[in-house]
Amino acid sequence: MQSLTILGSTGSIGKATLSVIQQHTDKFFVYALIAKNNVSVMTEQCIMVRPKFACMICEDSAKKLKKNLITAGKHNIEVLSGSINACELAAIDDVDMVMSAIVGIAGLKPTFSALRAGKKILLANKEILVTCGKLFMQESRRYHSCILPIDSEHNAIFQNLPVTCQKNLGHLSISEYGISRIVLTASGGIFFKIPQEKLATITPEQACVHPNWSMGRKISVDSATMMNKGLEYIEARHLFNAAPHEIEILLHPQSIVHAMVYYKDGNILAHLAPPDMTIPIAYAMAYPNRIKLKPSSNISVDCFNKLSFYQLDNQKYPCLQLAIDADNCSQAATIILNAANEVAVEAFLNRMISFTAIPNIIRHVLDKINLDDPNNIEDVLYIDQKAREKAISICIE
Ligand SMILES: NC(=O)C1=CN([C@@H]2O[C@H](COP(=O)(O)OP(=O)(O)OC[C@H]3O[C@@H](n4cnc5c(N)ncnc54)[C@H](OP(=O)(O)O)[C@@H]3O)[C@@H](O)[C@H]2O)C=CC1
Ligand SMILES: CC(=O)[C@@H](O)[C@H](O)COP(=O)(O)O
Ligand SMILES: [Mn+2]
Repeated sequence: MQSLTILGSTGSIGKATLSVIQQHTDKFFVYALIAKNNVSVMTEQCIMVRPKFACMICEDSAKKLKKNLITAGKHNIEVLSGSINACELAAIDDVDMVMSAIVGIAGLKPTFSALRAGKKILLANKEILVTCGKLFMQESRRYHSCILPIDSEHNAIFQNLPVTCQKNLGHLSISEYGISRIVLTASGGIFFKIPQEKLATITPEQACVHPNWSMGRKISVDSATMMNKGLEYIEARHLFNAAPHEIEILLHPQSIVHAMVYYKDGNILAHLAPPDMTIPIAYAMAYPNRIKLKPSSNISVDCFNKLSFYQLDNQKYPCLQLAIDADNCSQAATIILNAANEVAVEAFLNRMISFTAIPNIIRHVLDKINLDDPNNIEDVLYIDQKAREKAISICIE
């Protein structure tokens, strides 16, 4: 039996992880669930999977949860609060695997805590690699922690890598293992369907509906602006130790082919699966074995016939280009990009700014803040804070 801590259990990835666990209770069990303040979902999850610990970042939410669990007769689930406890539950000896599915840079500290305890990390959170990919990959080697990518495209690439590259993720040259390039597919988000001139009036409700995936609000907006693909480009650079010329992005509106790996001998290994996150999650949890999953949907022959691919014009997608430029510039720039994006997306979701203001705010913050690259997590959080302050001041102007 393998035990898990789920960071961000009440979110989209957290729920998908619990669904995989529920299908394999003979193989996996939940040790700890962690979320911020969604007491009702956390209460349901605690009743369903009976973890040893449940931790809410917000203290008031923890009190409410405790009350709910006592009412439900679940006296033996220990309820904790705060981020220090979350970090401890990610590193505790009794835990084998940690699902990193807190959204945004808030996931950084507990995930590093798990990494430094040498856990198997199921890495859904992409903002960690965007803000401190180099540090994260260095520490994974130092603490012998195994990283399994959960992001669908990166999980797909991982599945098509030579085993030696999988076992030394991010530390070998993919070129020396016969790979010429890796291809990330992009659905195209809202840009694909809505004419440029209508983008300014897009509402949060429209932006949060993804054509193929059901996801949390922040990543749904990122996908609509194509910042998601920019973050995924940076994520791939670190995870696979890939040079800029070794990564290509291809538009593929159906989200069935998640990635392709081009080998120098002419072989191209593509990965296909229905757009359902339980699939990469189950793969990563069972790795190097494979487990059975209830099919969410099938890919029909008709569906195969309708797969389409288009070259991408980066200039058309300002957020994607900003991410690539920031990555070319420095690690500090990618921290600033990420912080400004998190603030701008939140402001858009709260109807404070328009959809098309998002890239302008990020560009402005990148232009105004110039800081040295970080040497440690504290530096990363300092740069993040400075960029956040600037972005907030622009959003409330
Ligand atoms: N959804 C998807 O299909 C995919 C997601 N990812 C990545 O996975 C991560 C999670 O995404 P998703 O599940 O969609 O996000 P959701 O918004 O659905 O869930 C976010 C989770 O994080 C928790 N959380 C938010 N802020 C904090 C905080 N400060 N401290 C602790 N917990 C916090 C939330 O708790 P609460 O509910 O209590 O607020 C919730 O459990 C993101 O980084 C995303 O980019 C990657 C690929 C696909
Ligand atoms: C499920 C997943 O991995 C998302 O990151 C997805 O990739 C979003 O798709 P697009 O960003 O291509 O719209
Ligand atoms: Mn993805």
